[in-house]
Order: sequence, then C-alpha cells, then structure tokens
Amino acid sequence: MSSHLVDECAAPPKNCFRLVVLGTARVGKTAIVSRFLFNQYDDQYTPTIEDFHRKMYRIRGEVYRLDILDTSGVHPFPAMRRLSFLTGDLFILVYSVDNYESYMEVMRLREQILESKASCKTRTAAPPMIIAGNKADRPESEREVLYDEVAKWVSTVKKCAFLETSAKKNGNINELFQTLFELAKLPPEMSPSLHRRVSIGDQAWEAAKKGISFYPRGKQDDNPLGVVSPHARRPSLRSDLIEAEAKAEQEQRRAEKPSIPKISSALSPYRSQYRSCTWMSLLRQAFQGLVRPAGGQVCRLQVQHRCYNAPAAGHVQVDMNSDTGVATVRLNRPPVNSLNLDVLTELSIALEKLETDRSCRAMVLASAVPGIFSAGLDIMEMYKSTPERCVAFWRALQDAWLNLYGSRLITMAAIEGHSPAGGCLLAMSCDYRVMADGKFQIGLNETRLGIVAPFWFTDVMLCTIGHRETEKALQLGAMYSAQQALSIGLVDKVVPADQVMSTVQTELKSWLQIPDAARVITKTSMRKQVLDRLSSQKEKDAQFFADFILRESVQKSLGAYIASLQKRKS
Ligand SMILES: CCCCCCCCCCC/C=C/C(=O)SCCNC(=O)CCNC(=O)[C@H](O)C(C)(C)COP(=O)(O)OP(=O)(O)OC[C@H]1O[C@@H](n2cnc3c(N)ncnc32)[C@H](O)[C@@H]1OP(=O)(O)O
Repeated sequence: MSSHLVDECAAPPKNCFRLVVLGTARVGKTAIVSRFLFNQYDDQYTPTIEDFHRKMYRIRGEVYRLDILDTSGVHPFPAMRRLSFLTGDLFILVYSVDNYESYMEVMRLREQILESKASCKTRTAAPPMIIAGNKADRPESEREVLYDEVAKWVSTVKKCAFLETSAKKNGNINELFQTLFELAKLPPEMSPSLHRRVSIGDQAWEAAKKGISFYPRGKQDDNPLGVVSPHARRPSLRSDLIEAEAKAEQEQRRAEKPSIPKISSALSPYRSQYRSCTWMSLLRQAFQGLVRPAGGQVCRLQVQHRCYNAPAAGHVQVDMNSDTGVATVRLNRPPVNSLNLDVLTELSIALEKLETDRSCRAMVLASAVPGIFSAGLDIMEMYKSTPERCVAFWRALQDAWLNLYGSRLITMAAIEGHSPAGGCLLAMSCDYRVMADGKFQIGLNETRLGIVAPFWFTDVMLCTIGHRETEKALQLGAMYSAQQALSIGLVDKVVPADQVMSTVQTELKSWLQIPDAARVITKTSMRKQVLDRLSSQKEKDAQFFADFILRESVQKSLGAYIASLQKRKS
C-alpha cells in the first residue's frame, strides 16, 4: 500500500467503523456531526431524514474508515432505524439540556440498541456509546436536564460516557469524539484535534484513489491525516448486512476462537425448510440469530465471501421512473411471492427509500411472478417456528404494512394474479386496485387456515368494503373472483390480464393531477386512526401473534392446511 494513499477501498475490514448518531428532533445531531467533520455550524434547522458521511484516515501507516450515520429525530421509518442499531459499531446519543423528553428518549434508545444487538446473537457485547447533553450554552433558566442526574445514570451503565456539549460554541465537541474513540479503543488520532484535516477537491480525491500521491513530489508526511470523502453515499442494505456480518464474525472469532463449520453444510437443512431462499437470505437470517444451523452453532463467515458474489436476493425489485415520478415495486419470490421475514424487510426498506425520495410521487405495487400477486404470509414462517422468530417476523410485517398504508405516495395495486390473505392486505392498503379478470381470487381467507385475521387486517377491510361485507368475508374466509371483488368494492377496476398495468398508468394520470400536499393531508386524516391503533401497541401485538400462532391447536390447523395445499397439487 502506498503510504500516501487514502483510498476508501484501502481500509481493511478491521479498520472500518460505523458511528451512528441518534436522538430526538432538534437536539443538534447534525450540528455535532458538522462540527466534527467540517468545523462548521449552521443556525438554520433542516430536519434530517438520514445523512451519511465518510471520513478516511491515514494513521501510523494504516488506513481507517469512519462512516457516520446521522439519523432522523422523528422516526417514521422503523426498519431503517433498526438497521442503524444493528450496523452501528459506536453510538452518540444526543439530547438537549433544555428538553427533558429528549433525555428520556436517549435512555430508551440505549435500551433499544442493546435489545437489537442482543437479538443478533452473534453480537452480545454492549457497543461503546457516549451521551451528549447538547445546547449546554443555553441559559440556566431554560435547563430541564441536570448534569448530575445524567452523570449518575451513566455511571451505572457499561461502556458508556457522558459529556455536555455545545455544537454552536464548539464546546466539548473534540472531547466528545475523543472520549468515544478511547472507549471504543480506536486510534486517538481520529479525534479532530489529533490529525491534520485534508481538504481535498474531487480531482485530488480521484488521484488519490488511483494511487497517485496528493502530496507535493518528494515530500514525506507521516503525520496522521483525515479526509472527508466528497462522494460518500449510503451503502445499500445488502452491503450493510455484509459488513455487519463480517464484523460479527470478527468479534466472535476474537471472543472464542471456535472451530469454523462449513456454512454450506451447516445451513443445508434449512434449504428445504425455506424453499427458494437464497444463500444471502439464509445468511441474513443466521446473522439475525433466527436460523440456527446444524449443531446449534452460529454460522461463520468464512464462506460468506463466496455467497456475497452470488446474484443479489432481489425479492423486491424497484424501478423508478424519474420522468414521471412513478416507481414500480415488484414482489419477486417465486413460486408464489409468499411473504417471509426477508421479503418483508426488503419491502419495508424499499418503501422507506421511496418515501424519502423527493422525486417520487407514486408507487405501483405489482408482482414479477406471473399469475400471482402474493400468496400472503409465508406459512412456513408460522409453522413450527420459535417465539423469537415469530416476533421478528411479525414486526417486519407490521413495519411493511405501516410503511405502505401510511405512505405519502399515491399507491396503486396492479393485481395480475391470486391475492389471498396477506396479499389481499397489501392490495387493500393501496389507494387504488386494478385486478385481472379470469380465474384469480382475492380475499382474507385466514379462518380457512384455522387462524384469525388480526385487528389491523380487519380495520383495513372495514375501511374498504364496509362492516356487513367484512363480517361475512372474514367469518367465511371468503375468496372472491375479480368480478365479485368489484361488486363489493374490494377492487376498483377489473380488466383483462394484459391491460392491468396500462389501466393503472391511465388511472394514475388523474391522481397525479391533484396537488400532493392536499391529497396527502386528506389521506393521512382518513388513515390516521387505523395506523395509530397498531402503532400504539406494536409490541403487544407481536407478542400476541407469537403466543397465538404457537398454540398447539393452531399449529395443528396450519399443518393440516399445508398438507392440503400439497395434496391439491399432487
Ligand atoms: C383473536 C385474534 C388473534 C389474532 C392473532 C394473529 C393470528 C395470525 C394471523 C396470521 C395472518 C395470516 C395471513 C396470511 O397471509 S396466511 C397465508 C394464507 N395464504 C394462503 O392460504 C395461500 C395458499 N396458497 C394457495 O392458495 C395457492 O398456492 C395459490 C392460489 C396462491 C397459488 O396456486 P398455484 O397452484 O399457483 O401454486 P401451488 O398451490 O402449487 O403453490 C406452489 C408452492 O407454494 C407453496 N405455497 C403456496 N402458498 C404458500 C404460502 N402462503 N406460504 C408458503 N408456501 C406457500 C405451496 O405449498 C407449493 O409448495 P410445493 O411446491 O412445495 O408443494
């Protein structure tokens, strides 16, 4: 390695770290990051959705990479948030000294991070964290959080430090990072005052990446230096997971130095259980601690590098048309687009990304699998599962649904095939539904499986077809043809299969003519009550699902239903 090369790719995994900055809105998270990276302060407040920065260092001949995720204070995107907990190596939790609620949020955040890390069974240790009591420059009369109270709390928690800061006055910002880096055993030179900041233009950066020195010819400089990457882009979910898994592996190796079972043979038993799962998704589940390979050992990463080179899982394909502002999201999990943990997580994140994409105004939900919209929830996720996996699965479903039903976008379902149960829920959660005429069926058929549609499925159906029809439909587990669905208002239009997409596009034209703000306010006011009902009891609902679905009698019904599906086929 050239000693002068500070290249994003040159940092070995052991030298790559992700710092996640969390806290409620308006506590100064972005201001702290901006001070650290650019020594700048901007008095204007612009809410952050999620900003990503990258700083590269050359310290004592080694290259280090620090990624900084500056998160949103309001968190309408739970999947993105959970991912930030999982992928963070070190954390800054920010509250404002003039806002007690923001301090309480910091305490909650710490718990949530620990919970997330614990649920990923390969990583159990508490990550290094620092609590920043920002806006310490505020007059004492405005103070709501006492220094001593926080100091007392922090003294009782592991791997955690505390400082009051002022991003505005540049008070304790250097110390904040220095303390955190010490806690995380990172090189102290990463602190702002202990390295030379290199301002680098795009051309120089490109030169550096090609290995050309950006120092004047012949001049040696072995002092630590740091450079903010001008091209930092948030890595994809896939890269996030790969990196987090690599780290988990590293940590575990350091912790116990076990023998490394071959992942291919260790995971083989799950190939049949999770039909059409890709290696990537199995790895992801293993990483989440939800799939235990043979012998109960946690999967190792040794062969994961090979798996990562395999084609992307791609259970959710997004095609964004930037001319029209319309995105098409296609479910792609043959043979029947059943919704497992993996698909739901990918769907949630795809929806969150579109939600934050200002150029996107509408979304068409469709299928990449001919003859199927979605067969609903993957029954194998509910059959002979574990309480932990059930809860994780249900949370993923809740998040995907909250994102879809609560979306600011115009959402249209192009139903070009069967759409039972969870598939029907997805379709009903859109603003408009066009269904293919013919043999395909749609409906909430849960009772036929010996299970019960949860209250939020029922709420959505009530809003769509009214009380009387819902009561009949749910008790009977009724599946409707497209024409029947049209007659009760379950779908809005029925057309020949080859005209579904073009009909959606035509219908979209009139929706796109309505000013977004007025439409979004109207949509929100119509849907808020239903959304709030689930949002206020997500954990209770997830626990209730796990308890219900794992009952012996329910498992028996599911077993019989699976057998009937297989029999019907043969
Ligand atoms: C007091 C209140 C308490 C509330 C607590 C909560 C309770 C729990 C609530 C849970 C809510 C559940 C929602 C759901 O979505 S459950 C899923 C319901 N889905 C179905 O019933 C669909 C079943 N499938 C079909 O009817 C057909 O497959 C379909 C019409 C969709 C397509 O038919 P086709 O002939 O094209 O395909 P096959 O039937 O041959 O299927 C191909 C293979 O796929 C398997 N399959 C099908 N559906 C599913 C599924 N949903 N999950 C997993 N696997 C599925 C099928 O068995 C075939 O497999 P093999 O090839 O191995 O035979």
